[in-house]
Amino acid sequence: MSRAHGSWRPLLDHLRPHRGLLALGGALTLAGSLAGLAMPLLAKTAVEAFGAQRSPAGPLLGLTVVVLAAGALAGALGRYVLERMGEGIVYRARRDLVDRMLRLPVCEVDRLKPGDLLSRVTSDTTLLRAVFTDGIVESVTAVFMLVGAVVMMALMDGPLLLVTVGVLVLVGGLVGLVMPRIRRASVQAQESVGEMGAALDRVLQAFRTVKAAGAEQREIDAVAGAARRARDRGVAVAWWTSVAGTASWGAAQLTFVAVLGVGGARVASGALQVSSLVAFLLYLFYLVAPIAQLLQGLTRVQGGLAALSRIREIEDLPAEETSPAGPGGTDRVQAAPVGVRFENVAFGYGGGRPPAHHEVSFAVPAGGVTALVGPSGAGKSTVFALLERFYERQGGEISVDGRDIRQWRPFELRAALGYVEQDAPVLDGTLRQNLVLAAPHASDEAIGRVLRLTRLEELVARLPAGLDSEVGHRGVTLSGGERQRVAIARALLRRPRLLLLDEATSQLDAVNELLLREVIAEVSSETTVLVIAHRLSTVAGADQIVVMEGGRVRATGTHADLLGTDDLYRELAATQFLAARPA
Ligand SMILES: Nc1ncnc2c1ncn2[C@@H]1O[C@H](COP(=O)(O)OP(=O)(O)OP(=O)(O)O)[C@@H](O)[C@H]1O
Repeated sequence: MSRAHGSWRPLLDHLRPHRGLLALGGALTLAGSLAGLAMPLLAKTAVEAFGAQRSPAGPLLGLTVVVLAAGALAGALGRYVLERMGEGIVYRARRDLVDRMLRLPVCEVDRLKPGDLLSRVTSDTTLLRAVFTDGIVESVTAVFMLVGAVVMMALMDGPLLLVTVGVLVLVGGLVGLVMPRIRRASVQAQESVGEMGAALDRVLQAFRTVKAAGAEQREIDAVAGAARRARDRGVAVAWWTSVAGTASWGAAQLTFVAVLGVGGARVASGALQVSSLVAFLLYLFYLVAPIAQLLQGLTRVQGGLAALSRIREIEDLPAEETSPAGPGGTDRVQAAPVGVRFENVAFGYGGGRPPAHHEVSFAVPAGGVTALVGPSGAGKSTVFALLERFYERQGGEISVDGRDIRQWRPFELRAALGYVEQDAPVLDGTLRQNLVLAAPHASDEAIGRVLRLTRLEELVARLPAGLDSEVGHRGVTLSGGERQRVAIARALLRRPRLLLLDEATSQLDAVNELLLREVIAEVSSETTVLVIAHRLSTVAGADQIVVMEGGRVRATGTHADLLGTDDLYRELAATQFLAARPA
């Protein structure tokens, strides 16, 4: 689980930028609470006055009212300042967490579940606020109240104080025992909330499939199971909190009885005045509230520390260097196409899986179209993942434009490459927002050019609001072929020196297939195209074909060469590729 257990340092890190507000809010809250301590003093004076058969002095009453009113005002202001600080802490934690998440390397994010990540940004950061507003401040105020009450009690009567302190020590020991249990249960509760997010995300990502499979009830049960675990851990927190609360309340009542007994005897023997005993008992009552407040504050801190440990797990992951000035403009002059070379590249995804690449060697010349073909699982997409440096090769050499890939800074490398994934993700938003994702400052001419290149002009003309039409979540309003061409247009807008195109495996209709072939042919005149080809029509037009199987390169050549020399290729060609058998 987490290394933050028992460590307060991360909390202090979050607090540091807000220490001015914390000091102000803390001081105001404290002033508000301490003003309450004036009440028993007033009671003492009043009882003494009654004893002397006179009424308490008016000025004293007036002063007490003023002190209490000022205290109430200070308390309210303090609360506001602290809540404000809490919001500031949550904002900063969320911003930093999102910043870190988006800079994580792909290999890290592949391990994590999006729903769980989401719950860390939303739910865990919210718990963090409670640590500072209710947790730390309430605890510190409670400690001051406790100390204040104890000092006042010491002034009243030493022996009675001893009785009280004895009980306080007992309560302290008990709280010390219970807190780690509350922390553990809080961590588990937050983990379950994360699991719930992950389970829900799983369903929402494949909503149609879940519906079509009639699997709604099973998925509901899975999400509800995680919710149930969160509830159970929450109940455990409530149990331990109420154990501590009840025990400390009982201890306070016991002390009250003991003080009444011992104090009564001391009053009878003349060692103590009745007024002092009354004030002492009132202070004793004052102790109950801060003890409960301290308990609640410490419980909040436990929950916050649990949340913080989950936030730190992400913050501790390595971050990638991203482009300092964001994605570059796109009206930049087209840089020359680049070539790529793989030499004896070895790579495995780890986790006990067999290597995905064994001594993979091939060269892609600058310009033109090179097609990667091979059965499913042959390692074709892995070539792209290594070229984009989503993962690092483990052996051999990869060079881009004659330079070792490790000498390229990742953002520099990615700026030179255009990457179109197989399922051509289209993001929620307008068509224009999707196109300019990698090139936010693209001019209308540049957008028009890629629309023409990718044969999307007709689509744009058909859409109700043209480029500013919403494409829906994951681009549901577009067809598969349109999504693919939007993804290609997006990649081209950045004027890549090498276009990595993972062709859709889904069947495209004849028109879309023809369009795609035309697009690839035209694009290859201005950049290198490396395409993972799943259809014969794409392969037939390629300048070079690399045949992969089982993580190795089997053969390289043109369509005509390979038909004559490679059995696997001939077999793939005979089945038009789409029905390729697994590796
Ligand atoms: N992120 C990943 N984590 C673990 N293993 C992976 C990952 N991606 C791919 N693999 C495994 O690596 C091997 C090569 O996969 P790769 O995606 O490169 O094949 P492919 O030739 O592109 O297949 P397809 O044509 O079906 O997309 C496969 O055995 C696959 O299961």
